[in-house]
Amino acid sequence: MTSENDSARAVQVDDLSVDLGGRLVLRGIDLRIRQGEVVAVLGTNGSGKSTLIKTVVGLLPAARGEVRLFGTPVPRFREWRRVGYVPQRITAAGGVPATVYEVVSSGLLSKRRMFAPLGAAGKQAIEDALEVVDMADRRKDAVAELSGGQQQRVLIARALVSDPELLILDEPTAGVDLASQQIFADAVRERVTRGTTVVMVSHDLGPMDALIDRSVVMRRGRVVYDGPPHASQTHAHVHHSHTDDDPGWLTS
Ligand SMILES: Nc1ncnc2c1ncn2[C@@H]1O[C@H](COP(=O)(O)OP(=O)(O)OP(=O)(O)O)[C@@H](O)[C@H]1O
Repeated sequence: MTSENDSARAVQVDDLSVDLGGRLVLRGIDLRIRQGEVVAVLGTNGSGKSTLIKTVVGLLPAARGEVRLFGTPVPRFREWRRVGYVPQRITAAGGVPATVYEVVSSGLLSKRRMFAPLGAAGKQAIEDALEVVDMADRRKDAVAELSGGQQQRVLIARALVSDPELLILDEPTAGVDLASQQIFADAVRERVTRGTTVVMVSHDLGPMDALIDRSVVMRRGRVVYDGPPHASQTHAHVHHSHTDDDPGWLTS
């Protein structure tokens, strides 16, 4: 199965199905994302975008099929510092009295080395990431005391701090004001020019739109379009009229 090209692919999803609560939420997804690509994952509410993203970062198990990151199956993948992930919401910090600084610094800690001391380079990286999202003056504040958009900016800083090769973003700028979206888009653009791969779920790409070079449109747990971004909406609509095999769940 393994070829010499596998590690050149940042993300490889083969025949992936995911079962949540007895319901097949993803069905037979195939997706290959080369290093350096900037991919938007689009689709209606409930189409499976977050489920796909969570499975790619190892938060949900596959019922069938496989996900590989940089050629390694996710259950065996250990190089999490190569991956920056911004979840849809800050649920990870719920009830935990973490400060802005602590949450951002957690982006530098691999899952295996939670208590490794930070060096000067790490501290500088945290300062830089805080500056990018304009939260440096709030570093000592509890994340729970921030507004939703401010919390999202902290999560963005956490994902950027390790300067990952692969950024996986689930509606990263939902609730974030336009000026901050622009700052974030600029930060991502700068990384893309250095070869960073980006996979981003979004309903409203905003300033990120210009960065996208490929769209993947999901509908009812399947990929219904994968190609150039500007044709994606039309194509998804056309394809929808042919999804007669859908069992009917999720029909609004
Ligand atoms: N824990 C769960 N148990 C059962 N079903 C779930 C669970 N989490 C999500 N689902 C279902 O899986 C489907 C896909 O959800 P998902 O969050 O992946 O959609 P999405 O495309 O990200 O939607 P949105 O645009 O609203 O964020 C939905 O029908 C949802 O109800």
